[in-house]
Amino acid sequence: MAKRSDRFGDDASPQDKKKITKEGLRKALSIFRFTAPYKGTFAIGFIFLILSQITSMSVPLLMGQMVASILSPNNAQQMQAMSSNPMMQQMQSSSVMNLPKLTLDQMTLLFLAILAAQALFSFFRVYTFSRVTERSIRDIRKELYGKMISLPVTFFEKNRVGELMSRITSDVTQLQDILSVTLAEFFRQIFTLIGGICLIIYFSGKLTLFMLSTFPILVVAAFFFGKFIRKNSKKVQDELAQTNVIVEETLQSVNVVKAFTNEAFEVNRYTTSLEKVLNWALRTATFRGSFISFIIFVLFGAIVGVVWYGGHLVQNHELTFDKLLTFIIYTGFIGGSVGGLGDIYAQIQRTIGASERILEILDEEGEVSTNEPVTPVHVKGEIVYDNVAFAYPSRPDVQVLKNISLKVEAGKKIALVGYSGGGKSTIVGLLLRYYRLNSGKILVDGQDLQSYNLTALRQNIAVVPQEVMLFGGTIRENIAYGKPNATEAEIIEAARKANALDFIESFPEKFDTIVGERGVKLSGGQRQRVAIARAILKDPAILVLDEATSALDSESEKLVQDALDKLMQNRTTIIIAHRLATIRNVDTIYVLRDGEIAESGSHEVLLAQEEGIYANLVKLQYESSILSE
Ligand SMILES: Nc1ncnc2c1ncn2[C@@H]1O[C@H](COP(=O)(O)OP(=O)(O)OP(=O)(O)O)[C@@H](O)[C@H]1O
Repeated sequence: MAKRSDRFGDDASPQDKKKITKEGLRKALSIFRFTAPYKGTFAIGFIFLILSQITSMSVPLLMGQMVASILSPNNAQQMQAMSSNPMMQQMQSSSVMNLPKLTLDQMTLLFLAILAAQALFSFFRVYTFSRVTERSIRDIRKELYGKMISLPVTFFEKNRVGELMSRITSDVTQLQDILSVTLAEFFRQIFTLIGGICLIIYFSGKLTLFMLSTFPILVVAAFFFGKFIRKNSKKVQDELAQTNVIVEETLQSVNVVKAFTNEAFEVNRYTTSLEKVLNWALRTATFRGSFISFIIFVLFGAIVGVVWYGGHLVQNHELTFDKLLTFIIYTGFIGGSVGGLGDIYAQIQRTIGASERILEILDEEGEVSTNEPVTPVHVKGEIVYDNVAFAYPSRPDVQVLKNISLKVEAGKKIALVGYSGGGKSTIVGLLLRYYRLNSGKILVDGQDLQSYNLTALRQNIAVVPQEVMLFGGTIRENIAYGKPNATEAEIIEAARKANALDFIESFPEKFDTIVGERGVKLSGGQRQRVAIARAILKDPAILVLDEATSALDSESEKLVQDALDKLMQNRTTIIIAHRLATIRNVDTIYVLRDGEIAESGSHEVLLAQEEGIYANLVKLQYESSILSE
């Protein structure tokens, strides 16, 4: 059984304490390499971003200009009415940025035209950025899944499936946010900030200096709150991943939960886990809330200050009223962008966590490549284990196999028997190169197993497992899993040889019958025959039969055994045997005890050793079968 640990989540937590270093940021941002193929579209999006930004930045100017045109000399009546007002007199000689004077109606039309352009640019900005994002996200998911599926078995023993699921779902979604919204927002805000500051300096250097004096407070606040927000949000994500693990594991094994009537227990376990998420999320919310309210306070405070100071400048005729108005609107823009940048900073911090975790997987070394073609190798099937010793990487101190030496000639059959935990499955796992040997060698056709291309090697081995896993799809698809390009005739022939044709044809939809979670549930014997059909299609030189521990009814048993006999013909076969009656005819039986071969020989030879383990096991099984009859 796979021994799993919580290491994946735990691995991430020490990084919580890590500040955003230049190196960390650079590494995390390398996730943006996924946008590289779309840089052309990105550039177009960027142009639209700049255009839409220029148009929105012109709004305060236009506002000021409109106010100026309301009060301008072009409007004779108003001019008369206002000529007594010194402020207005001052305004008559100047307008915002000394733009050509337009009437109020002209100004309104210009304003509307600019707004229409702004709407158009914004649409294309959002659309082009989304094109880049959605494609990049698809590529990230594709590469992530491709990597996950090609990682060695040992990786899956360390990392829970639920957590890996949340890498490919919620962590990728987090990236989606940053690519689609945050990145564009970041540039927008920077643009607003720089453009806005340049413009207000132009209007009034004194007032700008006054306004900018509030900045250090904002920067310190952003730094302080950002640190806490990052730490807490990563914790929320980690806890959420744990919560998902519970849902996934219990729903997958819902029968076990029900058999133990542990529904309430699981609800409790889930609730406890949810509470943790809630607590961390609320802590994060406190920081985020405080940060935002603080920013708003400082922002409006700054505006009030600007109005106060600017008002004095107007009173002292150092500034015109319309310039003050434009200045104030720009100040609002700048303040908004500073606040926005704070939020973006927190977003980036969260994204760093997510991309670090994604990169962690992408940086793992896969054992096979999913996109390189493999040159097939056809082995004859001679297998030699030469002094093989092995301990699982997760438990290096427990020697599971010690000096295993055995030989199976091509086309011959051997059986591995022995007490549970003796190491039978491990021997087979090593043949499939799920793990690396500690010492000794395994040879196939006289050649070291390591020297084979892994995919080519596994193409020569078929496994009929104890628990047959069917994928949610049709029976046809499930059989064709052994040879994805199989023809219809080949599939039918494989089903026939596997004694599966009759039961398949008894379903109204025949080969199109959906099996698995959302379809027909096949019996144990039927599932095994589907697995045998898969193996027949694969047509390997080497066959591994992991015999089902649970006995089938005698009719089903006969059909399965008959199908297996056909499957085994002319193939090197290793049978992990639990029911000894089925292995009488194999060439050699190896009896394993504590990771060593304790006995070996044919059924007759081993049976003749009265005190032998095999003879004892046969006796025990015989007695229990008599008892159960
Ligand atoms: N992935 C693993 N990581 C660590 N230890 C493992 C792993 N798989 C199996 N083991 C340990 O290795 C030993 C041999 O297990 P193995 O599954 O090979 O025995 P087996 O003879 O096939 O047992 P059974 O008949 O019950 O299937 C056991 O002690 C088991 O706990």
